[in-house]
Amino acid sequence: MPLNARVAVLGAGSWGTALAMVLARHGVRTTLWGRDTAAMAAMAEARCNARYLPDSLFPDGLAVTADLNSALSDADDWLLVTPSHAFREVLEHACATGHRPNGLSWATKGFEPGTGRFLHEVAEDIVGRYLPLAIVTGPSFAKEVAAGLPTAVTVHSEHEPYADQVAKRLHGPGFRAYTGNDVIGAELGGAMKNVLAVATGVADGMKLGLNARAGMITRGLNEMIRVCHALGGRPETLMGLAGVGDLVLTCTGDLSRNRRLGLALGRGIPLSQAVKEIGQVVESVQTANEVMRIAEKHGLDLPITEQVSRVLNEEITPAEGLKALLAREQKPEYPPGLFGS
Ligand SMILES: NC(=O)C1=CN([C@@H]2O[C@H](COP(=O)(O)OP(=O)(O)OC[C@H]3O[C@@H](n4cnc5c(N)ncnc54)[C@H](OP(=O)(O)O)[C@@H]3O)[C@@H](O)[C@H]2O)C=CC1
Ligand SMILES: O=C(CO)COP(=O)(O)O
Repeated sequence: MPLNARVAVLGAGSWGTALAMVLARHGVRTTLWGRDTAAMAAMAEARCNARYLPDSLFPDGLAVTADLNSALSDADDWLLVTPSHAFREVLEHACATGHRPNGLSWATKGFEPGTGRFLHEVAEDIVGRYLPLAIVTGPSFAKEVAAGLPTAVTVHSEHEPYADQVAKRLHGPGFRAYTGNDVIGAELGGAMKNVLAVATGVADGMKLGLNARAGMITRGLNEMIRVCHALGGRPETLMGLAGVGDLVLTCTGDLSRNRRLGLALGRGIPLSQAVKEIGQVVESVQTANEVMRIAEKHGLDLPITEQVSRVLNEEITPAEGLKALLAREQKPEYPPGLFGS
């Protein structure tokens, strides 16, 4: 796969648009596909995604279309950036065009809703085991990326040359792309941090203080590491951009939709109203249930994730969730054997 490959970015929300802009800024021939014909025509005309990133103009050379077949017809590489609930559907539609890429990457953060399966497993179901797959993840608010502010992400693939190619295309002035080969750890970090951002947002919304915020982030990281260990990912991946980096960004940055959902819930705003006011994808609403599905399967105790899931399912109030967390028994910080000791 040549570095001067043509890339089709599938999903024209805030993150798909921002990544397409990064690629085009770096001279990669890029086509951004979105499902809304009128919105894509307006983007082509205004050279801007007025709904999701109104302050940033498209670089020259970025093509936009609502025609999936034409987006894929000359694309060597596909980068999927839909919400997780649309991942399977969009990838199936893309494959149904009859076109095939040389590699498939995605920047979606979440699991397949209803099954708790990783997106790399869903991708393998659809495209088979032999196409190189990669995940692009890390601390990266679309608005800042579109504005050209410095950002670092990481690209993980079992096929290391592919991770390298995807990263090299994204890498450029102001946008650093590292590589790794721990797909499970990288996917898990990006998905779980959204749930933990809700927990931290709730704590901040309830004005529990800075100690509570730091405690929530750190104990949340501990939950991530325990799930990663159980699933065969590498805990050190979570010490990097895919874990701590994204966790800190999303738990503390008010650009995060997941954090804003938590803030609203902590202030007593009903879930449906909070989600409506955010008006964009809030992955934690589904991801919390999927992490709990994984926890049950592997016999894991994930108290913060569990309380977030119960709040998001409207079984308990944030105050009840907090009470349950604070009533837990005293214990060692790390369960025996987590880091091999
Ligand atoms: N925004 C960010 O800063 C970052 C987001 N991410 C992840 O990227 C993924 C996408 O999020 P983001 O771009 O922010 O979301 P947005 O809410 O900004 O946009 C979602 C986009 O997905 C489209 N979409 C929804 N359902 C479908 C479908 N069935 N078929 C095709 N397109 C569909 C929407 O189309 P329409 O407008 O027509 O509804 C819209 O263009 C999420 O997993 C998120 O966690 C990761 C890193 C950063
Ligand atoms: O994943 C993100 C930043 O890395 C975006 O977070 P939100 O989906 O919470 O806005």
